[in-house]
Amino acid sequence: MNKMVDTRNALFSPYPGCFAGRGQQSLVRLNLHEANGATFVEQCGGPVQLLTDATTVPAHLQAGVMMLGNFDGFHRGHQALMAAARAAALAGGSPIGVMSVEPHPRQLFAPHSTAFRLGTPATKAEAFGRFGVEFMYSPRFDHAFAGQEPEEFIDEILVGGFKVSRLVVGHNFRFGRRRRGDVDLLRRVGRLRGFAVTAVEEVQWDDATCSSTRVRDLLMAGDVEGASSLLGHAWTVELGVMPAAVLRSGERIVAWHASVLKPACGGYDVVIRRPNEPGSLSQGRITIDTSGLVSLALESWRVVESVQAPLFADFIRHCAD
Ligand SMILES: Cc1cc2nc3c(=O)[nH]c(=O)nc-3n(C[C@H](O)[C@H](O)[C@H](O)COP(=O)(O)O)c2cc1C
Ligand SMILES: Nc1ncnc2c1ncn2[C@@H]1O[C@H](COP(=O)(O)OP(=O)(O)O)[C@@H](O)[C@H]1O
Repeated sequence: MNKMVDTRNALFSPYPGCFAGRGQQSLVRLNLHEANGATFVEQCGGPVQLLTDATTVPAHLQAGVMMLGNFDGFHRGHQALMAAARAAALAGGSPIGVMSVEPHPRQLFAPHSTAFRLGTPATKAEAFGRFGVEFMYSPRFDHAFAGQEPEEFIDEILVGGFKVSRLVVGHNFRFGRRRRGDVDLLRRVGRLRGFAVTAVEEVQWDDATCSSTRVRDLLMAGDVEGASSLLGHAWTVELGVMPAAVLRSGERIVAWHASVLKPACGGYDVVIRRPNEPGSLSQGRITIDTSGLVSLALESWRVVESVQAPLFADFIRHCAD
């Protein structure tokens, strides 16, 4: 059964605990936000409804256009899917949704890999909302989910639960047991079950395929501006500030989500803001030392101290000094 959870005060995740997603549903209120140093293709803004249970999909979110994938980082390739979904949804007057499993599949299949994620559920939801997504289906990604036959996933979740009118995927999207599901299979089943499929051609940027892996490589090299360019927006990280953890320099230690990638060591100019709200609270500098400790220096702590929710940091540039 889907329940309502206010995500605005959640630390790192709309889910209570690390991921206790099954059976919860939340509403994330999102507003327009000016990205710093980079422009979004489209900024729509709007509430994003989070669903974790496909058996109780509200009627107004059924018969929608759904994008499938993980969408870590929401880079320009992902945004091309969004553009195709919006065009189809406008033509049919349907809601736009996205399936983005949690945790990221790599966390299930390679649990000991170093932190690699670009986003958390809250930063993903914010990005989706800016681009006009109305609902985010985030089922718990476990072995039972990953091992579903493609037809079973389509019949039970996409058709039975969401009654989708159209799916939007990348041309090489694969899913289901032994990764047998692909665009051809989606189209074949779609003809029988009454949904359409849009397969988006590969999107490139600077003569190479846009991918989350490429964004990660740029961040690990400290190239924040390159990452922003590939993303089409600033890289946003969800932070927890620990008020008691003050360093001698006046900086405060910040909690960094364990699964989120740390960029190259050094200092980064950031803009600190509330999740899902326009405008900055303060300019700041995040430093990542060689031991991985993350600290934050701010122009003004006063405005930040009153914020109960976690903070979002938009990464602007790697500082030379
Ligand atoms: C709907 C759905 C989406 C999936 N998405 C991904 C994904 O984004 N990345 C990934 O590595 N595996 C994903 N998987 C899991 C793989 O398709 C596959 O099921 C998994 O690698 C297990 O493969 P095996 O049967 O060969 O062990 C997804 C599975 C399903 C059912
Ligand atoms: N460069 C791209 N061009 C077109 N579609 C893409 C691109 N990158 C990813 N996609 C599509 O976006 C969806 C989410 O992809 P995902 O696997 O989360 O991306 P990534 O590999 O970048 O982490 C999938 O349907 C995928 O096929």
